[in-house]
Amino acid sequence: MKKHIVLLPGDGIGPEVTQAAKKMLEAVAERYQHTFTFESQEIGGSAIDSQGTPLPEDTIEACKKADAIFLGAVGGPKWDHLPGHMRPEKGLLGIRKQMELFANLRPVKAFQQLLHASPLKPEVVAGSDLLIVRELTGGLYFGEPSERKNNGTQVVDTLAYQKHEIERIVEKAFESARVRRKHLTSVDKANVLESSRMWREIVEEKKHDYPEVTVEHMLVDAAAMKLVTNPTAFDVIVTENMFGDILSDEASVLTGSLGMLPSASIRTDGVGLYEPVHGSAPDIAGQDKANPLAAILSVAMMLKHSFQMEEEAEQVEKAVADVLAERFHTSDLSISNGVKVSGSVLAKKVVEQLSTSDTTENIMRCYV
Ligand SMILES: NC(=O)c1ccc[n+]([C@@H]2O[C@H](COP(=O)([O-])OP(=O)(O)OC[C@H]3O[C@@H](n4cnc5c(N)ncnc54)[C@H](O)[C@@H]3O)[C@@H](O)[C@H]2O)c1
Ligand SMILES: CC(C)[C@H](C(=O)O)[C@@H](O)C(=O)O
Repeated sequence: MKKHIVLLPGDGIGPEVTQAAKKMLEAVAERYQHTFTFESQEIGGSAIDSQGTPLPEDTIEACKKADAIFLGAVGGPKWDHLPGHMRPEKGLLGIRKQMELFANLRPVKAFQQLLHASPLKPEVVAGSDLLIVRELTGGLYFGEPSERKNNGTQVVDTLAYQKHEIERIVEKAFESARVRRKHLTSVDKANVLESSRMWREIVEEKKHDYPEVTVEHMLVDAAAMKLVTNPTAFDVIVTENMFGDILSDEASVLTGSLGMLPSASIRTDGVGLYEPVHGSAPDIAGQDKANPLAAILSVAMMLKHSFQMEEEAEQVEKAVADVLAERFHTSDLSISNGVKVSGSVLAKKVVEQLSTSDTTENIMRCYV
């Protein structure tokens, strides 16, 4: 199969993890006789530095023509003084919006090998396997007005949703729940926010189309608590943009590190942008310490969701599990008697594992 992939390395550790993702895609292409072509484009702070904008037109055009997009990370202290519309993060928000990538899938699975890497008790983490379906192109991050007023004495951000925007993400979440363990938790703040009350009504309407899925509503504050005290109670979580942003970083604790969490930002036709959940990690950028596994697992999501390459995706996940089973890890993960290596060495080991592994082994043993 021929596929054209646009790479958006971005800032901080973004280029380091994008390099790992590219090497994995090249290894998949070689092993399975696909032809993947690559094109790099600028986004975020690096684009501000070279082109004066966080989202250049060339980047948008290239992304619109691509079969899939991979993004490393954007942002960093160098650009923190810039006004809101000029910040690196605007580049990421902008490309998600331009491409209408309204559904952000964030799977949170605890690898067996990392049960003790989480600061939570192993018996709490064991069996965690949930999917956060985050609305990605509406809500507070896009609402207008968003400004300071009255000589800087007042500030306003706007949380706005069109009904169809809530309907499509809720449908996506039901579809996901239907092929998983058939339980959907809709997370909101309906005791306070009008937008949440409308969200809840739409979930109640839609549930009649999915009678096999059980539905519960949970307030976001309670959900934050339950995620770390009883994570196995969740299957699919659907929630609005900002709640999903915050809850997914929290949920990464179950996996041992934020550097383990992949994501897919997609729309209904399968076009997608694949991005690790973590940011540009300025504290470790340029030191070859970045955990590449979130990026590599995001490649697995690209293979599955945009290219329908199920076997290839499973083998990438298996290669990650096998390398963790050999106790190799980066410094963000703590594994007893582990072998701490740099980000590039860990990526190389996973790529080699993919290239040489026995594809007939059952991959379901990978996860807790
Ligand atoms: N998708 C994105 O591009 C994205 C996501 C989140 C934050 N950001 C941006 O990143 C910048 C830094 O934000 P932050 O520090 O709050 O969040 P962050 O995710 O960059 O880092 C949080 C902590 O996790 C660690 N970490 C993150 N990824 C890691 C990895 N792969 N391996 C090992 N450790 C890892 C970091 O070292 C840091 O201690 C900000 O400018 C923010 O806006 C971008
Ligand atoms: C950098 C920022 C715009 C982004 C978001 O909030 O969506 C990030 O936090 C994420 O989770 O991908």
